[in-house]
Amino acid sequence: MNFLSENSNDSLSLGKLRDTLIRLEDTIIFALIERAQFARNVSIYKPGIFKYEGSDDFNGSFLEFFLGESEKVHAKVRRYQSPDEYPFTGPLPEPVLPPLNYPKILKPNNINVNDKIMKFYLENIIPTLCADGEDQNFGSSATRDVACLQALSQRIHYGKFVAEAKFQDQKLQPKYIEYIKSRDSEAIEALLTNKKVEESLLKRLRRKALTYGQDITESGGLNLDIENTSRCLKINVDVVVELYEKWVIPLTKEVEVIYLLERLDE
Ligand SMILES: O=C(O)C(=O)C[C@]1(C(=O)O)C=C[C@@H](O)C=C1
Repeated sequence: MNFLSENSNDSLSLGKLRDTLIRLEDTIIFALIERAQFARNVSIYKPGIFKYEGSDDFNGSFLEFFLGESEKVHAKVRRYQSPDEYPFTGPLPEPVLPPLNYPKILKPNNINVNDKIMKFYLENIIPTLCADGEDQNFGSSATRDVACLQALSQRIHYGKFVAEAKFQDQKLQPKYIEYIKSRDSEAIEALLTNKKVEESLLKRLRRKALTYGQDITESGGLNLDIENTSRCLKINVDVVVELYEKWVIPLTKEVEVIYLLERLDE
């Protein structure tokens, strides 16, 4: 979403926010396809395997090293001043560019669930997405991991904007205020849940993964028959659908609930 456009007040239309979430599905599927071409390469996730010259006091994993260094450069060009970008590491250097004037859409907050994203990505996604073993493509794998993690983080933290849009719905606001005041997270979650949207999303995601995962030739039609196609796909379609069902949607809702619980704070 372009937060700096003239019509940034439109940014809070729920329809437009959902369009952004739909676009991010493509980003996430392509990032996963990129990572899936390399083996699991567990060495990049374990501390103490590599030495980092000039950073002798660093004793994390190769992925943590790579992510930290990438985020330092990105912080310098003010990536994390954008209201939809959240870093995994810190402390980070100050930007070398002057600040941009972003409209204040969200209530100021420090919500950052990247630790949870990192955990499910490493424990539940990588083992099912990639073939077992090591193929020495450590840098390539870590580069793809960073792309996957950043896309997932952006998608899940979009929950803040979705929550703000829902809170601003005048018909629903009194209910939200009542539940926020009584600290009733379950009632807030039930109020913001839209099962139909979730079901359509999962169906669309399966079709997208099936389509983007095929080798498209100059002739011949696309095959949307999962039974016959899944063996030669670049990605396991079930892994993509499960990723959303078990992790992305629940964590987006968690961000929405935490944001709303803080929504009335001074
Ligand atoms: O689109 C919404 O209304 C959202 O809150 C986003 C989202 C999602 O993560 O995709 C989460 C909760 C809703 O039940 C439906 C979808």
